[in-house]
Amino acid sequence: MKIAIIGTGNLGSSIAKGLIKNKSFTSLYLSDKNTSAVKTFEEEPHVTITSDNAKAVEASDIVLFALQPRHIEGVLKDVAPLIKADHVVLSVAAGYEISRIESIIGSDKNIIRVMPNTAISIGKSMTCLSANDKGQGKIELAKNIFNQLGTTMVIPEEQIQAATVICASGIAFWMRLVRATTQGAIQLGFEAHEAHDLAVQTCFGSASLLIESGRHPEQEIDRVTTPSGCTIEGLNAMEHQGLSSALIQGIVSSFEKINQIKKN
Ligand SMILES: NC(=O)C1=CN([C@@H]2O[C@H](COP(=O)(O)OP(=O)(O)OC[C@H]3O[C@@H](n4cnc5c(N)ncnc54)[C@H](OP(=O)(O)O)[C@@H]3O)[C@@H](O)[C@H]2O)C=CC1
Ligand SMILES: O=C(O)[C@@H]1CCC=N1
Repeated sequence: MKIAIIGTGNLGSSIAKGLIKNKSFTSLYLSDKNTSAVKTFEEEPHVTITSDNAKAVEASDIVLFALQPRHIEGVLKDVAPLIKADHVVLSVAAGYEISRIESIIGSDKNIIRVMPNTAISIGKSMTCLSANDKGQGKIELAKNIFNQLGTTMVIPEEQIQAATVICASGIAFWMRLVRATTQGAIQLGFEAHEAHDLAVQTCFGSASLLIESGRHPEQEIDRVTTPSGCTIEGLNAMEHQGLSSALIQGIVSSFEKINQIKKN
């Protein structure tokens, strides 16, 4: 596969890391105005670092646009004449609908919205996918790429906005929970690095329990909360402070912010 990533910032460079780790390409072009984030990859076999988006598009079959929503339109317009019917165009831009991409490059092109997260750099992304009509024939190709970098779910485009919040922004939400646990551990007397290690491994164990057991979180909670014990005391104190409600409100606020991004 000949892949180009246009925009190698936070997410583009994370995807590049994941692809390079998996060696899942015959050619990988990494294009950015400022290529400093991917300089480390320039010695990698079959990887080309460039600031020439057109060159990256012409040399590739699969073009992934990892640009901010405010930048993607200009770049799409610049390279539109170079995008052929056989190209697979992938976009990760939050709030930037397929219809807007089609209005620039045409609805006769293979277009797939991809919503991964930064865990893609270590092959642990939850990636949601949604294609236009023409792109339906390439959804298995996209699944094959991103299933090597985590797990995938094909959803209607109407749900990509929610997936952005749960899966992409979700990394930051879970990191904040880990940080808060670390702060609590420090307050209870652990050194910062010890607190971090305790919080991270417990978080990893919790997620692994759910993935491997298939059980519901509350089933796992019931296995921890000894009657009149410390766990239920802590959980109820958190809920009295609005823990679950605060998380849900944050998720909804993040979703609503994308509506504003869409208008830009
Ligand atoms: N970060 C995340 O976890 C996720 C991000 N997304 C989406 O991915 C997209 C990128 O986000 P993120 O990686 O965080 O943003 P970044 O700003 O970190 O990366 C975007 C990159 O695009 C570069 N760029 C800007 N204009 C051009 C151009 N004309 N040609 C080539 N490169 C250009 C930027 O360079 P410069 O800095 O010089 O402007 C920057 O390096 C966004 O649309 C976001 O909504 C989706 C899921 C998760
Ligand atoms: O915060 C953002 O807007 C982007 C989309 C999801 C993660 N980062």
